[in-house]
Amino acid sequence: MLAVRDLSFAYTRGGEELFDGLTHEFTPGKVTAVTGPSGRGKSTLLYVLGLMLTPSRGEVVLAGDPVSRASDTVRSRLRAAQIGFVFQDAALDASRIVLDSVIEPALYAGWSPRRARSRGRELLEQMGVAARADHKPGEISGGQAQRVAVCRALVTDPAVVLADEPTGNLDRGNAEGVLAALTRATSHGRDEKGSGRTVVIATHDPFVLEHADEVLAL
Ligand SMILES: Nc1ncnc2c1ncn2[C@@H]1O[C@H](COP(=O)(O)OP(=O)(O)OP(=O)(O)O)[C@@H](O)[C@H]1O
Repeated sequence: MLAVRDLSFAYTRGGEELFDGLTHEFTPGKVTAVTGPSGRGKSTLLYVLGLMLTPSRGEVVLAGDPVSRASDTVRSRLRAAQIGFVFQDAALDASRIVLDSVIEPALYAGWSPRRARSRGRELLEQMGVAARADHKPGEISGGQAQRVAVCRALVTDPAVVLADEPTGNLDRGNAEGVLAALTRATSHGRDEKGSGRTVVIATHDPFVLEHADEVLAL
């Protein structure tokens, strides 16, 4: 379970406060789209949920525990074990081949290279980009790069996936592919109580808003 309680965030002390004491529970097994006007803090909320930024007030609650103010080490560990992140514009490392970018979070989480590579290739296959596994990001299309970024976010089977404008700059066909992969991912680990993975997408894209299970408007 992922939730925020009484959340506010400011980039500078005394600076503009975002979120205004937001309390919200993100439903496991559902895609939640976070929307709102430019500058309202969609990307920032994802970074706070991803434990990369610390709120000025309130808390992020992950699996029942308040985690925003845990030590750097604990937050890094939680991120590696439980959170996958799709950065805006894919943000793949230009110097590495696609497969190496995809498996990096798994290696960081302590998987053996062999297991990580096998899982990475399986995901690239599912996303229709296996043929590009040994190419660098400069040699693949924008739509392929976004699919690769989704593979990277899913590689460790995290309980939570956060995606920042994952369909920005994509044509409809590629946007559909990326959204379908994120939607499919919600069913992962679903038990008899129907929980599943929590997926949160920051987006302006009307197509994503239309197809999300839930919408959180900032
Ligand atoms: N690193 C930073 N330092 C200071 N202020 C920042 C920083 N990053 C973002 N901001 C400010 O915080 C506010 C929220 O930015 P954010 O990128 O989260 O908004 P957004 O809703 O995702 O916007 P957009 O839809 O344009 O991507 C904006 O006013 C922005 O200028």
